[in-house]
Amino acid sequence: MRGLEEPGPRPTATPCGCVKPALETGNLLTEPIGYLESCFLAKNGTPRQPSICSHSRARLRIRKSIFNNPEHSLMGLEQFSHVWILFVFHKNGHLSCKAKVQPPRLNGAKTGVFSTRSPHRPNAIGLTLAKLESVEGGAVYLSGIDMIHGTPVLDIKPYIADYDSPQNLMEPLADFNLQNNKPKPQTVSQCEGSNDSCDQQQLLECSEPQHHCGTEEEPKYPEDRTSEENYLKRDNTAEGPQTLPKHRERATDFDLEPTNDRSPSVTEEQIVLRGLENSCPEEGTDEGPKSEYGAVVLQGSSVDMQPAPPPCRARMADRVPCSVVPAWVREAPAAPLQVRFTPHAEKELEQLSSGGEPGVDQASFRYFQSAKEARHAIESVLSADPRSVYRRKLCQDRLFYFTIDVAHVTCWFGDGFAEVLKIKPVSEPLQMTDPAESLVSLGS
Ligand SMILES: C[S@@+](CC[C@H](N)C(=O)[O-])C[C@H]1O[C@@H](n2cnc3c(N)ncnc32)[C@H](O)[C@@H]1O
Repeated sequence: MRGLEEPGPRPTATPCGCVKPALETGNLLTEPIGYLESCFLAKNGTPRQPSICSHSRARLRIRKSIFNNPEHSLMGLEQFSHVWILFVFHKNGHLSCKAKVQPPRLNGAKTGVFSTRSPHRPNAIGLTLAKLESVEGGAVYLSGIDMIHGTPVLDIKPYIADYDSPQNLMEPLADFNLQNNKPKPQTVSQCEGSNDSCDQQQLLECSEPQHHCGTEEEPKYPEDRTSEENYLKRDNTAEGPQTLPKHRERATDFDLEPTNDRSPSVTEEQIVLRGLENSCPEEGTDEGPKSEYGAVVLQGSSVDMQPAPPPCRARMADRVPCSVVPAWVREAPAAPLQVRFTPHAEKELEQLSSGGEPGVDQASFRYFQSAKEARHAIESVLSADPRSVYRRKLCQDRLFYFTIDVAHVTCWFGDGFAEVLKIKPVSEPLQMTDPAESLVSLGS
């Protein structure tokens, strides 16, 4: 390929040297469809992936400057259980030009930015799969999010397992089995386990193949919807609307797991399919992997190593409806932390949920419905250890602060645990207005 000109039209430059926005060159001038109202006020303490905290909530109102009738643009969306949210990492500080990054899961080791979900990427665009709680007028209500308050949202797309999850691409497998004269594998039900079984797993591992579960996605009942006054507080979350599919696939359900003798210095990626006699056939043979469905874990990955293509990745991708991820994605740098609250913090949380005054039966949370739900969200955030690798290694003894809904949480980390010391109301109420209209900057 070297020596060939890059395809595509040349970007046109303005006299000042800036590149003119133009669809054909891909130089888009984006206009957010809305600004997210999120229970996470700042980056600190915001989950690294949406699956970490299923109780996290947000609302996105489509701006009238995009569509005169925002509700028209959301027509039909209520029939989906999950949506992709494309957004701008607007609090990155600057655009990043680093080709290698250090994702927390690699504990300081580097890998190519495009092999990660790092916020620091050339176009600072994020992609989150969120649960769609409801559509109300020109607004969508989401849960299971990892975006901060004020995040500019560029687009919403429905999550369609049939298109978006390799597990659901049935055709190639059928071909493969025809060629090999093998019976079509059973469609294993992956319906065991609760929604929460996905917590702290990458969403890559958690698709919702409706036909596997025999659960068609159904529109939510209109009566589930809340009024504007009820705002984001909804009584579904873990218990959720009964109409939505609750079950997810997990790689481990497929009896696939990495071996223990993994080392980052492994130079050859191995595909480990436990229980399969011949996980990776010789090149040139017609013998395919005997896996049914599931994710394949590649050992070794490409962390600061010469890229070594897995011996049969292409063939597997062609033939087996599975996804392939390097082992480091699945391996947390540390085990989930135990989370505890001091009696003082427990009391403060109760007070906060009752409007600050003991005995007053009115929740003061904007996003959570009860102290229990807020507590669950705090536990999920802390259990996944939200500290940066730097903080974890060098500032172990420092207090850690984060804000969730209207709670400002102070905690510290010990060996294998996090302890919540204080929970105070946030001093400034969350701005709920469109920053473009109010010219108020949101978030931190
Ligand atoms: C690792 S990114 C993953 C986001 C998305 N799921 C993705 O894969 O593109 C999530 C982290 O981005 C940070 N973040 C969230 N919203 C942000 C924003 N608007 N600007 C900058 N950073 C943000 C938070 O620290 C959060 O923990």
